[in-house]
Amino acid sequence: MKWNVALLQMDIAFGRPDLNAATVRRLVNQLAEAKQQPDLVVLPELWDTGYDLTRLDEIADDNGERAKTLLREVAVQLKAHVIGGSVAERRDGRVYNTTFVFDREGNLAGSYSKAHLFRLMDEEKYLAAGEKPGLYILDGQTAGSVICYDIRFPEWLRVHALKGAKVMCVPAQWPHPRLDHWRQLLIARAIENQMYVVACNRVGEGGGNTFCGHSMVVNPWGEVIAEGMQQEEIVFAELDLALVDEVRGRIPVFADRRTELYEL
Ligand SMILES: NC(=O)CCC(=O)C(=O)O
Repeated sequence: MKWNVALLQMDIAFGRPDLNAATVRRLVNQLAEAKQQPDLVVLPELWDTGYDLTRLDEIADDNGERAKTLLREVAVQLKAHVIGGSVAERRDGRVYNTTFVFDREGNLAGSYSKAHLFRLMDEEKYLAAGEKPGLYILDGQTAGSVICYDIRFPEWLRVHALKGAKVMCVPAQWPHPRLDHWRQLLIARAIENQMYVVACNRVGEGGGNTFCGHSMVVNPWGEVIAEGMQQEEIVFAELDLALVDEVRGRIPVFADRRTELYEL
């Protein structure tokens, strides 16, 4: 199975869901006219509010309904699976940093709330952490997703790989001066789990940060097969899911794990 992926590397207006929804619609319309139709579309982290966490009372999305409406429309318009970046989802009196995933028919395929909250951007003060992995069956294949800071926790991505993920999507708002960390962590997660890593970062400025862009697609051999610059753009790549099995067959990392040594 081959998937064309498209990463919407966009700027995000601080605390302006209306403007950000318009940006998503504009990029999706651009994508609808592109030569290569995508099978999988990925948005960045907190694409509707940015990190305007002090105004979440006002702007958080109740049960993610605002985002779900837009993301379902995108899936149906493009006939593509949508890994909907993430939004500030108000649920049961708390606010989570949540990814909603829609399949190409517009059905909700699952959701994931960021498990590791990033203190350098005050997430732990305003957000609640998720507790479950993000795993979705799309076209009969298992894809996973985590969010931004989660990539610093190799155990967490390993859990997703062990549960069958062949493609790991990473919506992010990753700022300078840590571009090297971003690139190297994504490549390492792809090599060690022998899976595709499809990471969509934002560009622009907000909350005192300048965001790196450099959305990337890394194949299961650790090769960067697509990478954005630091500007608004749609980053395209083709995934060949058979390569995951081929690489796992070539170096049998999963069969060679010594789990009895890893207990603390
Ligand atoms: N939005 C985030 O989780 C940022 C994570 C980050 O910048 C890092 O260095 O980790």
